[in-house]
Amino acid sequence: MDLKIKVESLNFYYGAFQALEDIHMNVHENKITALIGPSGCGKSTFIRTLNRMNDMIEGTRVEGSILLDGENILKNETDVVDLRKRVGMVFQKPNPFPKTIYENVIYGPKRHGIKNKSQLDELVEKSLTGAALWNEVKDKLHQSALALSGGQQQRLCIARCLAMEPEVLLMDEPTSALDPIATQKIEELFEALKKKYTIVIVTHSMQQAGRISDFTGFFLNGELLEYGETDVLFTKPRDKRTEDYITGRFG
Ligand SMILES: Nc1ncnc2c1ncn2[C@@H]1O[C@H](COP(=O)(O)OP(=O)(O)OP(=O)(O)O)[C@@H](O)[C@H]1O
Repeated sequence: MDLKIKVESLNFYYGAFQALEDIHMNVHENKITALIGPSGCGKSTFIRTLNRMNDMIEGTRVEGSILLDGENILKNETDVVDLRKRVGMVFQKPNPFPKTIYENVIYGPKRHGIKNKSQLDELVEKSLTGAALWNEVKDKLHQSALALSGGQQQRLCIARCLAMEPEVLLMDEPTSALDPIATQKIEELFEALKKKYTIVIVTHSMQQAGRISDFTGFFLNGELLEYGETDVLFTKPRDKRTEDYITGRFG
């Protein structure tokens, strides 16, 4: 199994508050890694370190290293625009731009200098197909993205990410605002996406983590308490606290 991301001795602070403590994690290529744990334990903070999204928050500080294909992305010289192109992110609430479906998909590539119409058309079809949305929207590409259902909007946000041709997809609770049917569609999509991408997903649903992920990390109070293959973590957790959490006996 190839390693895509190697996190070593990662500490993260919001001002004086330490939100992540000595995290070590190997993220495997073309696998789905789920992050679970109670509210406020640092899952979002952690996933946001992987494409340096926390840089935008004033007063934060990070220590340790995060190797992406062996290169430490935390070093000063990292081009964060390029990093975020390689490591894309989908958020909890679908957040399409108030533009057409077509324009949503080409927004990033256009900003990165792709101007050729046929190239953009091709990218739109490829990205929407990749996000399992093409058939539903191919006849209304120039209508507002805001007219789509929540589930379609979220798949559009995934397509917008795919249009940047990323290597890693970070998803922070991507289905928590969706109904069960839309959630199922996105879960089915993950299976296809992992053939091409490495996926890290934060989820509050243990069932979802169990269904879709290859590896699971259990966070508690800013620490990665347990990490390993999903099947093992869910059936033979090493730590009593992991067991309590996954069996719903926590707290
Ligand atoms: N911008 C911020 N400034 C200060 N503290 C923050 C900030 N964002 C998060 N925190 C704190 O860091 C800790 C971890 O928060 P984080 O959002 O990473 O947890 P989480 O596990 O993703 O929670 P949830 O499941 O509720 O989304 C919490 O104590 C939170 O209050």
